[in-house]
Order: sequence, then structure tokens, then C-alpha cells
Amino acid sequence: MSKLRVAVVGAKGRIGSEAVRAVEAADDMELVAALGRGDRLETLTEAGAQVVVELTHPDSVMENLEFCVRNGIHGVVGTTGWTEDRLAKLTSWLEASPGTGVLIAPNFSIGAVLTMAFAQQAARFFESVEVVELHHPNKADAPSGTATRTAQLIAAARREAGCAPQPDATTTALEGARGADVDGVPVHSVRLRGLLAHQEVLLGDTGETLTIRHDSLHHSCFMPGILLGARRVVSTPGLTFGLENFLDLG
Ligand SMILES: NC(=O)C1=CN([C@@H]2O[C@H](COP(=O)(O)OP(=O)(O)OC[C@H]3O[C@@H](n4cnc5c(N)ncnc54)[C@H](O)[C@@H]3O)[C@@H](O)[C@H]2O)C=CC1
Ligand SMILES: O=C(O)C1=N[C@H](C(=O)O)C[C@H](O)C1
Repeated sequence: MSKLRVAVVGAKGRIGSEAVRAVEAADDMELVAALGRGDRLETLTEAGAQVVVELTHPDSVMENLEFCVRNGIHGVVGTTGWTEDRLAKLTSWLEASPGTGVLIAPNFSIGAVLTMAFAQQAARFFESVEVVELHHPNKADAPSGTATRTAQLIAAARREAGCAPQPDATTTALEGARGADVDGVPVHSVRLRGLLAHQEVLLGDTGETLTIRHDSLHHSCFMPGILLGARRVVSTPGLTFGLENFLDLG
């Protein structure tokens, strides 16, 4: 069977360099290109890439994806910074390129995907819920894509269950003290040397609290998700948001 022709864009970065190694080590894949900042996107078509793994920067991802989708190259995207406007633009490009698929995964690690699923499940049973994400200080965006997605899923579950707004008697606060408001869920961002990517979902009700915590300790934790995404996206046209769509979580 022929190997899947995969390229990595952002190949010299923290996660990109790990992805290059993972693709090279996969028996069913061939690394056909590894692009860094300033490299020509045409290299991707010239190399015959079927899938591009996009791990760059929120300022770069749209241009890279527009090129890929226009050329019928599937995308596996870990880069963060997704807004409704950006998603709408990507969807319109995909509509003009039938058969092309893009997976956007706010987090490729199975533990983080499960954290989101558990938080979504627990959200309606507790009066209060807040998210704390902790990352290395080189991270460009805050809150993290994972925390934003987690808060959105929590908010959707609470809306569906008819939960009341969270109690919060704060009337005086230093700006930022209560975190960012993502769909009514406070999200707090810590940037600390020594950390990689970590998240806690804190849930509380009368007389009890529940903490769901996940720690990414090495970039290798994202690799099985990236490889799975590359294998699945080639037969999944259109936009898929979240690796959970490619996992049988039950
Ligand atoms: N979804 C997930 O599971 C994960 C997502 N990420 C996200 O991936 C992105 C990259 O993260 P890191 O590797 O930590 O950042 P990084 O700064 O270490 O690496 C990014 C690399 O992309 C390059 N780059 C920027 N623009 C480019 C362009 N137009 N073409 C080619 N290369 C370009 C940079 O020069 C750099 O080498 C971030 O948005 C981060 O949040 C990171 C880890 C896991
Ligand atoms: O920048 C990172 O490092 C990470 N980014 C992603 C995010 O914003 O959620 C995934 C993971 O947290 C690592």
C-alpha cells in the first residue's frame, strides 16, 4: 500500500519538530516536506503533499490553510487562535474545494480531550465552574485554545441543562482578577517557566468541589493524535473541529 504523503509546516518549532520525527517514524507515512518561516508554500504542491500538519502561529495559519485548501491538500491543524470569523472563512474555502478535509484540534493529547469530555459531563451538576490553564511563557495566545474550547463546551452543556448563571458577588475587582469571560465561564491563564501545558477545571457546589486536571509533560503526548488526524482527515471532507470526532469516546 502506498504511504500517506505528509508535510509539516512550522517544522522547526517546539511541536513541529516533534511532529517531523513522528511522521518520519510512522510506517504508513512519508515526510515529503518540512517548512519553516519564509519557505515557499509551493513546495507543498511540488512535493505532492496529501496532508499538511499546520503548527505555526495564529498570524500565519490562515494564509497557509488558504493555500492548502485551494490546492486540495488536507489539513491537520494544531495552531490556535480560532474565532467564529476565521472558522467561517475556512468553511467557505472548503466549500469551494469539495473533497478536501481540515481537522482543527485545540489539543491533540488524549488526556486533554478526555478532560474536555469529563468537564462537559460534569458541568451541569455544579453551581460554579472555572478553568485555569497553565503554559510555558513563550506561548503567543491567551487563553489557550484548549481552555477556550473547554469553557465553550461547559457553557453549552449548562445552557442545554438550563443552569442558572454562576454565583459571583464581586463588585470591586482589579481588571483581570476574575479572568477572561468565555461564554460566562471564567478562564485564568498562568505563564510560567518550567511548564509545558496544563489545565484544571474547578467545579464547586454546596459542601464539595471536583477538580479535573491534565498535564502535558512532553510534546510527544500530541503525536498519536496528530498521526490519527492525518490518517482520518483524508477521508473526512469539510471542517472537523476537535480530535474527539475521530475517537470513539462512547
Ligand atoms: N493542538 C495542540 O495539541 C497543540 C497546539 N499547539 C499550538 O501550535 C502552535 C505552535 O506552537 P509551538 O510549537 O509551541 O510554537 P513555536 O513558536 O515553537 O513554533 C512555531 C514555528 O512556526 C514557525 N512559523 C511561523 N509562521 C510560519 C509560516 N508562515 N510558515 C512556516 N513556519 C512558520 C515559527 O518560525 C516557529 O518555528 C501554537 O499555536 C500552539 O498553541 C502547540 C502544542 C499542542
Ligand atoms: O502553545 C502550546 O504549547 C499549546 N497550545 C495549545 C492550546 O493553546 O491549547 C495546546 C496545548 O495546550 C499546548
